[in-house]
Amino acid sequence: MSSRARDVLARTQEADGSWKGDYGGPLFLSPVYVAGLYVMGRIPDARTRDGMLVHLRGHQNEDGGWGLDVESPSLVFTTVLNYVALRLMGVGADDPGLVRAREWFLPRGGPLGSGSWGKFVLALLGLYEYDGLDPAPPELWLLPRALPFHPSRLWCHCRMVYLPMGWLFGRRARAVETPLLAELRRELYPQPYADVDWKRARSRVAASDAYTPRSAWLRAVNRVLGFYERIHSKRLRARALDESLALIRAEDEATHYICIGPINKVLNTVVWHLARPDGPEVRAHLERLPDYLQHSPDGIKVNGYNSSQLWDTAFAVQALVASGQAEEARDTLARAGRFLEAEQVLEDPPHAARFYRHPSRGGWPFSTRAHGWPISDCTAEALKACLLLEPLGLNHVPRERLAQAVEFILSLRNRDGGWATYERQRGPRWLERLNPSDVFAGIMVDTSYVECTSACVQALVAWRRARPEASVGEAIARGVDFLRRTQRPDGSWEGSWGVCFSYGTWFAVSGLAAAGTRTQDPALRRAAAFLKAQQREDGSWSETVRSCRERRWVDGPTGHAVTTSWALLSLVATGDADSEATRRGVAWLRARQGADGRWPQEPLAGVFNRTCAIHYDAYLRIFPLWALSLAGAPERRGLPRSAIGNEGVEPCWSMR
Ligand SMILES: CC(C)=CCC[C@@H](C)[C@H]1CC[C@@]2(C)[C@@H]3CC[C@H]4C(C)(C)[C@@H](O)CC[C@@]45C[C@@]35CC[C@]12C
Repeated sequence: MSSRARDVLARTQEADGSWKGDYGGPLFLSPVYVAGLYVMGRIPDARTRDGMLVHLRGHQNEDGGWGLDVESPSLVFTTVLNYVALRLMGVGADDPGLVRAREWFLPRGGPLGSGSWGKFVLALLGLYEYDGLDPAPPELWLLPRALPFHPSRLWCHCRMVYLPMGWLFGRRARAVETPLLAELRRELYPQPYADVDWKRARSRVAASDAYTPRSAWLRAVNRVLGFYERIHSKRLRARALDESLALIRAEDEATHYICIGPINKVLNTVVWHLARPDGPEVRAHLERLPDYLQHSPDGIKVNGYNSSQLWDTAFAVQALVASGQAEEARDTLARAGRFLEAEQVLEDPPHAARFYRHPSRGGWPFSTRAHGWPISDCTAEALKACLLLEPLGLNHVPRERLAQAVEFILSLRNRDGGWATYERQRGPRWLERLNPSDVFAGIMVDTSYVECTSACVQALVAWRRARPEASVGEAIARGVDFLRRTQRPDGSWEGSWGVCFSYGTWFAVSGLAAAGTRTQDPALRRAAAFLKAQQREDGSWSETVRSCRERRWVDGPTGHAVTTSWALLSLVATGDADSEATRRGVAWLRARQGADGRWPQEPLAGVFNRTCAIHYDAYLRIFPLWALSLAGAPERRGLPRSAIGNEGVEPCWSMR
């Protein structure tokens, strides 16, 4: 069983030692890409266009709209943007799919009902007026850095999207008019374009798009900014645009023009197209645009990142080592070890403090070194993987660089004892009330997450085991404390980057167990009871992205191999490996495996900002193997879990 799963994993490894696959799912990325190209007077090449058409047509919902992701109900934001993208790629307005789309979005106000990012992209295309946008003045970057709402305090993904948006807003950037754009202005709105009340349009959002309601605070801020916009000084605006451009340049250079994500990648490219048409920056950007394109059986799409390679590779190593077949997988592990070595970030971003960057030396990113933005938990999982490879003689990362990774992790500790994603928490939690996105939650502040905290705790425990002289005890203890504090009364933990309570709980109990928490500990007992209560009749577990949106466990219609694996790995960590629940879960997982060693495709297991699902291509090859290795093979677990003592003692389920 697990040897077939191991072979599948080995066979799907890339030549560079990584696992690389589809990181699609969101349906707002491709249309932003197409729109950005159009603003620059370009369209995708014929092959990309055809692939994108397949993808977008294939994911139109029954009702005629498009969801935030390939599984979500329709939103105006994504429906209007995908409609426009199809039109810009040559599909006629009389196309039956587009007729159905109009029937869906026109009664909802067309662009007027869209979440704010959709309105912004349409404004760039000249399909919406800037007067209908809430202001995003670039002058905010000139405010004193110490202010709690200075943009540098925003979560890096959010600030990197609003940075070029501010520049484009400040310039009222708009595509050159074409006959097609004039047609679109007639198609998109239920009323004549000239009759739209743009001031009123600012605050209008269709119910489908209003996940995060606009708070009274946000409305007040928008009024103040609106007033400023009317009286702003041209000189100050010019300074603010210069400052924004300097920050954009710093982001581009630090990421080798990949950028932190696909949205700021496109927006930064458009900025340079307007700031220095045909300049070297535009060329450098265009060269790296394909990094985001994914060719998959369901067409061509824009990935959510420039890949999830590092993350998947770190997990694949851990699963293979846990399988007890490290010798059989030696070549695979050796290649993976070399990939981990090659992708560690070895330098800080140039002038890090000037450009509001946290030092990055020693960290690992989610994708590749060139991306340049290391993350706490990616560093932790990569470090864990390297330390597992060490006794096998397959770790290629020198000692001092492993120590730098630990330094990087320690440098990211938050005051609450936990870890956030890319940076220490910079802004107060109340900034979240100013979230203007409508469709996402939790985008404003990088706060501590259970996943990041657990991964860092586990890595520090592994580090101390390998280097007993390391002084990381306090960080571990405070991390454990954070994990304990964030357990919900029902015994679960809410995940933020995977679906959802099964994911969060797996991380939390793994962190607690790694730190030596006894199996009788009430936190672990409550977690086990929670998971057992969610198990289905057939022995599986199933959880859908609605769990994240509704913040309560929501089952899917059938069991999921990935959810079941997280639940089983959790039960091993809580000391329930020999329970009836584990036995039934293992039986279900085994029965579900195909003759080819794979598990059938299932709903998306990744998520971000509580609303948008995202596909982790390798999870179905990694987690069932890992879970069967630990939960399905008692001899792999070593000592009975109850024999484990307190913090710092090697937990029985960690494999050498
Ligand atoms: C700015 C917005 C709202 C949209 C753009 C999408 C990005 C925010 C997200 C797309 C990929 C994410 C989810 C990215 C992926 C890896 C995770 C993680 C698994 C390492 C996690 O543990 C920590 C957070 C992640 C970095 C992620 C953040 C959000 C995305 C970039």
